[in-house]
Amino acid sequence: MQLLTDQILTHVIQPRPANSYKGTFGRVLLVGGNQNFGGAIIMATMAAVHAGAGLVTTATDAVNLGSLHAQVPEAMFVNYHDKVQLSNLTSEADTIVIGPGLGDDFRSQEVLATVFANTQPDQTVVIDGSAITMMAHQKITQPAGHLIYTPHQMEWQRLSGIEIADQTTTNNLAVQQQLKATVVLKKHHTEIYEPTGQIYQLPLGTPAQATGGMGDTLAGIIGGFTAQFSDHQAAVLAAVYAHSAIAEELAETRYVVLPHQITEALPAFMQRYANQ
Ligand SMILES: NC(=O)C1=CN([C@@H]2O[C@H](COP(=O)(O)OP(=O)(O)OC[C@H]3O[C@@H](n4cnc5c(N)ncnc54)[C@H](OP(=O)(O)O)[C@@H]3O)[C@@H](O)[C@H]2O)[C@@H](O)CC1
Ligand SMILES: Nc1ncnc2c1ncn2[C@@H]1O[C@H](COP(=O)(O)OP(=O)(O)O)[C@@H](O)[C@H]1O
Ligand SMILES: [Mg+2]
Repeated sequence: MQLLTDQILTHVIQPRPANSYKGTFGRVLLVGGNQNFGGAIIMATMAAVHAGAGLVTTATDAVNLGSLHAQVPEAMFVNYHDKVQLSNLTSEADTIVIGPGLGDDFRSQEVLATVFANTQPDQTVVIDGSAITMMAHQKITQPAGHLIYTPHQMEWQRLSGIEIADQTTTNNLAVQQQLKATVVLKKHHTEIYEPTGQIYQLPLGTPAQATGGMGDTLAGIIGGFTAQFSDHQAAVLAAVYAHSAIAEELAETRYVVLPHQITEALPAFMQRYANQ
């Protein structure tokens, strides 16, 4: 197991080429936010936009449209119950983030099925929150794409069948290798299992982060980083590192760090590493 350092940031975050446009930095589609959990997909969307994704679209319940655009007008919107539009947008994205606040009722299951039927082998698919829970409970087959699961420990228990107390690196690696996916196992000192079998550990993170929406925000940052940086595996590691490094900096003067505060600090934090 290898400890992550801030070298991952200098490796991944580069100055932007002058001759570029929004298409250079990738298209992200975020899918989630039912009638109760709109905040989750809004936080993920804000994170993807601030992380630098070129074009961001949010597929969510129509009830969330006003709040979404009030918080993040840079994002486009689609009603995720419109199967034709959702199918088309899914196949056109570079990175899809599915799960924050999606819920697990039959309508959420329909949305998941539409997205999973349309992902492409060359896309990055970040599977978070409710999407992991539904896959585990409904025994849903994995979609096409480079898959990145971002479970907390209970979501990993549901997906892997490994009880939290038994989530050792050896046990986790065995299941993750069968999934042939990247697994970001979120906890104090998050572990990242790569398809190669390499395991990384984040030496950062603070209990000031223990607040709802913190993982939704990480999913959005991973979405923004994988869409714009060509080394996708390194981009995941850099996203995980940046999320908690910013939280630790904010926690020096704050008892609690809110997810949107990390998001707001992200562009300035990235700029510090872009020219190193
Ligand atoms: N503002 C919004 O819209 C927000 C919307 N959200 C959305 O809600 C959806 C459901 O996600 P979820 O994580 O809240 O619920 P779920 O998957 O049932 O897991 C909780 C269960 O697992 C247990 N548990 C054990 N270990 C744990 C661990 N390390 N970390 C966490 N839990 C742990 C825990 O045990 P307990 O605390 O009860 O002892 C409890 O029994 C999802 O789509 C998410 O995106 C949230 O992001 C909040 C903000
Ligand atoms: N005590 C802690 N130390 C370090 N990181 C934490 C701590 N508590 C929570 N986090 C981080 O906060 C995030 C929580 O993710 P998750 O449970 O999915 O949140 P949500 O679904 O509410 O957005 C993870 O990145 C986790 O590592
Ligand atoms: Mg979560």
